[in-house]
Amino acid sequence: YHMQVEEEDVQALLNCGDDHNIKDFDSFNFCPRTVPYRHMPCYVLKMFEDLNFIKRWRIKKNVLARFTLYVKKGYRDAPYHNWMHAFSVAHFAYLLIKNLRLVEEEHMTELQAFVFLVSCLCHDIDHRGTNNSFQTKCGTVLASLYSSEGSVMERHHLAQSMCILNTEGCNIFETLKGTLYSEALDLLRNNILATDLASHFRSVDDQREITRCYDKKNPSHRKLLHAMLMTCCDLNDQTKNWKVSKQTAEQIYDEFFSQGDLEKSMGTAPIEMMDREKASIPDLQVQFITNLVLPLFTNLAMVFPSVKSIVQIIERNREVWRIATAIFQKYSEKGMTGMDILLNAR
Ligand SMILES: Cc1nc2ccc(C(=O)N[C@]34C[C@H]5C[C@H](C[C@H](C5)C3)C4)cc2n2c(-c3ccccc3Cl)nnc12
Ligand SMILES: [Mg+2]
Ligand SMILES: [Zn+2]
Repeated sequence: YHMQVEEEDVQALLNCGDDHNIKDFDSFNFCPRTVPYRHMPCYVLKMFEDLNFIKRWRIKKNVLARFTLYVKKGYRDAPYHNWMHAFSVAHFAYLLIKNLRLVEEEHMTELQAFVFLVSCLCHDIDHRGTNNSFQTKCGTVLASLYSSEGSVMERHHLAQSMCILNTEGCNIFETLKGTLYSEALDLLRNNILATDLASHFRSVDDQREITRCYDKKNPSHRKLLHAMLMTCCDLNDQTKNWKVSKQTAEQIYDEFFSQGDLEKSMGTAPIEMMDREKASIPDLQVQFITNLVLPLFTNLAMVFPSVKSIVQIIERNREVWRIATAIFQKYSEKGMTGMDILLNAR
């Protein structure tokens, strides 16, 4: 098994030129999922260019192009955890670095910002559309490899990322000398492992603690903030308009319900969130936004006041899900889903 990227694809990507200049690409209102699928690799290069990473780290463009195509190829065609998700997560990291001025305000070193963007691109490589509990419950190969340390999928995404960095002509960290190289790999590891929501939940109390009186010189504050930023990028769909939020929910529950079906076929009962007979998507969305998304972005807004406008968008989306819940309950006995009615009404 070895995934190949054709050299002519690398050349085509190198010549993708800048005839794509989407307006507002660097605004929080921009939805990366509106970028045409075939142009996404070109926009990855554009983000590295725009953040001046290519010059600063003397990255060879053909290496960055080949790396990007291998990462894209490393993603499977899952309903949600696919290349488009990776691209949208990386785009949000680009927005944070640029709009929150993370390097200028000394929240990140230039190296941490560079690895932050790379980590987002790679953070879900080779995801199979099933979560950590499924790996352990069903004793998959990945569980046998990583379940003793936890974060099974995230350790696999990291291993796949290292494989690509070790592939001929793909090592975008090759120009990092001495300790910078090992520091980059440590950052990549911490960032990808931070995207396990279970570890996010474990550190929520500490996150609330540090964001009350944030000290950007304190290494443990910085490490926690970087972990929060990885989770914010992973949840970036919740910061966009209602249509994106609804489309994302459909993709995620498509994956969750397929996992639930798989678990039922293996004789185990799935949790309610993954059982298509029991789950109410609007209810679960309101809970997810209330218990995870809003607290996270509210804490972030304590450190970056400009994030308050994003918190308002998330709150507005939650209101729409609340209305959907009411309609969903009213019409669900008629076999019509409330969300379709809601969208027709809007
Ligand atoms: C909209 C939306 N809803 C989501 C609802 C639920 C969960 C979820 O994994 N819940 C938990 C709930 C407890 C404690 C842990 C471990 C398990 C048991 C499962 C987490 C994720 C959701 N999610 C994500 C997302 C973010 C990071 C990784 C994977 C995913 Cl899918 N991105 N968007 C969404
Ligand atoms: Mg993940
Ligand atoms: Zn993800």
